[in-house]
Amino acid sequence: MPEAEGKKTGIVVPLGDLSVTVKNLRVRYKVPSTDASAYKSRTARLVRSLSGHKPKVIVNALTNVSFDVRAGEAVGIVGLNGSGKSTLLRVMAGLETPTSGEVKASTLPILLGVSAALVPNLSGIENVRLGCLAMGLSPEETEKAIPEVKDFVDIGDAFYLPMETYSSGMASRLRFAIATATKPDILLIDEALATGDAAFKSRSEEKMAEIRRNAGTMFLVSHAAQTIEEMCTRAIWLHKGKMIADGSAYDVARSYRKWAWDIAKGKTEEAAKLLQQTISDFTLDQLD
Ligand SMILES: Nc1ncnc2c1ncn2[C@@H]1O[C@H](COP(=O)(O)OP(=O)(O)OP(=O)(O)O)[C@@H](O)[C@H]1O
Repeated sequence: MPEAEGKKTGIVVPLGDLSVTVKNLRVRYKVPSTDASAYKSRTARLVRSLSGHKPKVIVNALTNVSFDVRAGEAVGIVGLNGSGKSTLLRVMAGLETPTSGEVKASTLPILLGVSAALVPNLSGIENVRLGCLAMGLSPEETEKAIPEVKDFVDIGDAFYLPMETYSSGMASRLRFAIATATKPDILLIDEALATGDAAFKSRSEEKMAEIRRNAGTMFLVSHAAQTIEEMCTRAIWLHKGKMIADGSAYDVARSYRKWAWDIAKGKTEEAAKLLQQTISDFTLDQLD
């Protein structure tokens, strides 16, 4: 698997009233490509076709991303597929090393993602135990947390069955319950609510509100602009790895939804205008 280039940053430091600060973050990957035109010369292309060697190309996943977040903020992150949203969360959780720039957080951010590592042949309750221990709870705290997690997951006897028998919605309930069992101060959520049903969605929204009431900070990646509008106070729009908007969740989500809608409907000129306007408003804000 291709690796991001760069050095590991120390993440947890005292930050006063900030809970996360991200400065000039850059992540780029070197990946093998099967696109022959990635080789500049004809000779190189010929050698490649004879040797089967693949050229490496650079993918800029994040470029110069900077922002500060205060305790109690709920920050939505929007952007098309491949715009850098998951990369940003992984770097903030300390799971990936940036090429340059830094992330600092007042406590270790906990990442809740659709692909969070659960062990398929262990039961729900065993995964909860493992997850809680991995996130730093003591064995006693873990046992104490289990009844609340079981109630929250609300999947009946399936809690004692192997995870590999779970539907994607059931697995997503379990992941959410594990990540919130430790009552993290900083919770990063990557599209994890997408597979839950309406009843679970409303319970998880209540749980996130509780985290924020306790001055916790939340980041939520979602393609649904409405979810961002309903659940966040602020939103960041990433486009091709660059930040192009940072403002109230209402304003950013509305612009993003309109732009995505224009693109889907083939209104390319209107979409380009809106994008240009968004970028120039953001650039002016940065200069203030
Ligand atoms: N491990 C990796 N190796 C190489 N390239 C990667 C890797 N992870 C991500 N990328 C590339 O970085 C860019 C950003 O990817 P990322 O997953 O952060 O986007 P995203 O906005 O979360 O997308 P989606 O909405 O589809 O989940 C993409 O071009 C992707 O191909």
